[in-house]
Amino acid sequence: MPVMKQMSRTYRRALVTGATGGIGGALARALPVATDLLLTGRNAEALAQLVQELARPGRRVDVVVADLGTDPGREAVAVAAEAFAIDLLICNAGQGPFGDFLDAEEPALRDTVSVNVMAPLVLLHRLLPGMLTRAAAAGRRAGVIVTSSGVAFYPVPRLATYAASKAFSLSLTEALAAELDGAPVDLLALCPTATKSHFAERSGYGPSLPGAQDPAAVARAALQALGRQRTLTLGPISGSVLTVPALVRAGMAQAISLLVRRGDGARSRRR
Ligand SMILES: NC(=O)C1=CN([C@@H]2O[C@H](COP(=O)(O)OP(=O)(O)OC[C@H]3O[C@@H](n4cnc5c(N)ncnc54)[C@H](OP(=O)(O)O)[C@@H]3O)[C@@H](O)[C@H]2O)C=CC1
Ligand SMILES: N[C@@H](C=O)C(=O)O
Repeated sequence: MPVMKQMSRTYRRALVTGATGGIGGALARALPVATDLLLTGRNAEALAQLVQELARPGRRVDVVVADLGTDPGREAVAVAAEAFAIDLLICNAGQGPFGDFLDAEEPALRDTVSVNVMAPLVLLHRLLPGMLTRAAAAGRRAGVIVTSSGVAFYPVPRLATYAASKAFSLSLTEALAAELDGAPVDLLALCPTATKSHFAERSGYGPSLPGAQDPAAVARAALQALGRQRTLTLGPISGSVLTVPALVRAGMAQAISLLVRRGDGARSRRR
């Protein structure tokens, strides 16, 4: 795996959720050795293997075995990440059942929302304040990558709950990027389409997704895009088709943010 050379900046300590999966593992492997890692997932054995693979002299590689679908799991990861003093937050864990909505077991749908919606929401709300404070004090910039999906841009029958959850994470990340414009943080909504990982099998779709791309390429592109753009769409089709709506959405977020700030100013002058 070539070491990342084109990142727009280096980070000292990164939290990677979903590190035991295809894209999360690729992100952890693509980060420079200078970046300490806090890796999380439910699979303790896979986390231990990652520590073996990624530990280097002078590099901290810690793990948190936690279920991000539960409040205690999200709390454990947030507390560990704050103690680790992260400056790069990669909200990547995700899951979702493939199939007709009415045939799905309700707990599986609840898990999808808990992991894909509640976990990024809680981790961003809990960890960004400390990240911003530390970045400002150090004269550096923090970074956030939220792994959404190409399907965040359109509804997907038979992946209805999953795609809706990805629309949430895309919209939240785009809005936060505009809201935090001027703050010492860069945010990236990562929107790949089919990528080689365990996702297809776990979702019940099948052994793999048609035309699935290399997770290492997704990881390298994401780390290269962070700090240079706010949304990255990746994939044989989405790479071009979704680029335009992604730019339109980011522009709308920025324009709305400016209008709201101007409205705030007018309201405060009237008080
Ligand atoms: N593969 C694809 O085609 C695409 C994937 N994505 C997104 O990429 C991200 C990574 O998925 P990908 O690598 O493909 O899939 P994998 O199934 O390979 O990895 C999923 C990761 O999420 C973690 N995870 C799932 N549920 C939980 C949970 N309840 N608590 C803690 N961790 C959990 C898994 O950890 P563990 O098993 O250890 O619990 C694993 O590390 C996801 O957000 C997915 O939605 C987006 C577009 C395309
Ligand atoms: N995980 C994939 C399902 O199709 C995707 O998000 O594209």
